[in-house]
Formats: sequence, C-alpha cells, structure tokens
Amino acid sequence: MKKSRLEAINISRSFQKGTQSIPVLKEINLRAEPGEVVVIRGKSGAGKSVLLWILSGLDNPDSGRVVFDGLELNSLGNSQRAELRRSRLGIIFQNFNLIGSWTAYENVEIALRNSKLSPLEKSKRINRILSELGLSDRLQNLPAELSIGQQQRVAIARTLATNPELILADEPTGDVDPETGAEIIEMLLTPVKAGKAGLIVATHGNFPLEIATRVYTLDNGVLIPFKLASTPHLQS
Ligand SMILES: Nc1ncnc2c1ncn2[C@@H]1O[C@H](COP(=O)(O)OP(=O)(O)OP(=O)(O)O)[C@@H](O)[C@H]1O
Repeated sequence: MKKSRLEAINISRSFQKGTQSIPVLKEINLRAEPGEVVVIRGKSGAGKSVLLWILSGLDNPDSGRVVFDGLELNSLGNSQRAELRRSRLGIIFQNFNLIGSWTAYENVEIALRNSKLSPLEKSKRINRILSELGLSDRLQNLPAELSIGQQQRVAIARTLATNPELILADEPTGDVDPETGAEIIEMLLTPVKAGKAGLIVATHGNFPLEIATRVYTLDNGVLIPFKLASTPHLQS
C-alpha cells in the first residue's frame, strides 16, 4: 500500500502584535499516515487552526518543515500547493468555506472540477456522498437555506468527493447534535479504516478520543502526547 505520510518537523509560528511577537506554535513534531487518526485537542486560541493551516500549506511556519509524501511544502509554489490540496488533501474548515451563491450540489461539484471522471460518474459520486450524509433532499438548496449542521455536511461531502489521501478537519463535529456527529465521524472514518486516508482532527474536546491512533494536547504552543485510560484503537 502506498504510504502518503505527512510529517511536520520542528514547526514554529509566531504572530506579531505591535512590537511584540506572540509564539503560537513551538517546535511541533507530528506525523500521520493512511489508516491513522491523529487528534489534536486544545482550548480555544491554543493554535489548532494555525497548525492545520500550516500542515495543509495554507500558511508558512517561521521555521521547520512540512513534508507530504516526500514533497516539501515550503519549496512548492502557490499553484503547486493548491493542486496538492485540490487533488490529494481534504480540508474541512471550521467555518465550512462554502460558496453562498451555489447550491449544495454545486459546492461539492467544484471539488471535482479537474477530475478525470465523466460527467455521469461525477454526478453519481456527488449524489451518493450527499445522500450518505442525509442531504439527498437538499441538493438544490443554497448554504443560507441549510442548517449549520447541514452546511457542515456539505463541506464534508466536498472534502470526501476527491478521495483525499489525508483529511485535515477543524472541529468537524463542532456544531451538530450527537447523532449527526456520529454520522460525520463514520463518514470520515470510512476511507481511514480502508487504509486509503489518514485523518488529523482539531477539537475542543467533543471528538471521541477512543477512536484515535494518537492524541495530543496543544498547550502553550507545545504538543503534548495525551494518554487515554484504555488502549486507543480503530474499530474495523
Ligand atoms: N493572522 C493572524 N494574526 C495574528 N494572530 C493570529 C493570526 N491567526 C491566528 N492568530 C492567533 O493565533 C492564536 C491561535 O489561533 P487558532 O485559530 O489557531 O486557535 P484555535 O486553537 O484553533 O482556537 P478555536 O478552537 O477557538 O478555533 C490565537 O491567539 C489567534 O489570535
């Protein structure tokens, strides 16, 4: 099996406020590969989103490296990074990043714009994923006509549509009821259990830690391994 491992090596990132430099990430080391679920816990403002942006090449670290499947993100240009995100990484943002004037269907379709699938295959895939997420009767609705949880599911459908090798999810179950949360987790875990994708999740704490391969707490800029009471495992 091809191992598309992501590795972050000694990542540091600070932000400037006036003359003051505020460190958000301090020499973070992290890895994830297909079949693994890596959870990053942390309070609001701990730097979880900043870390996910850096891991997906949306932001640059001040120092350190991110390597995905042998590719150094730092040395890729913007268009190469965008292509990597489009074709191999799946990012679920905290604010969903849906396009307001497009329907649920169109918001998922955009992820497949460069795919080699035929129009029929594309449409079958979009319909299947949206219906698996319980949105078959919302295909033609705009984001503003959907509940927050439904918008979140459209964002997840858009991410899963391209069969990414690594999924980076910022609070994927943040704004939904427990039942919907469980469905979202099941959808995210399907490619992970099949060994096709790795999953990195950032959470305040409402993600079930027992399904994680590794859990960390991001505290004061440092990533600290978090030990679960029982042995973590991924049910298949
Ligand atoms: N562009 C920026 N300029 C200055 N400071 C920033 C910038 N982006 C993030 N920060 C700061 O970095 C810190 C970490 O923010 P981040 O959004 O990563 O936190 P988080 O752990 O994801 O929080 P939450 O769980 O509330 O989303 C915050 O103090 C934030 O103000």
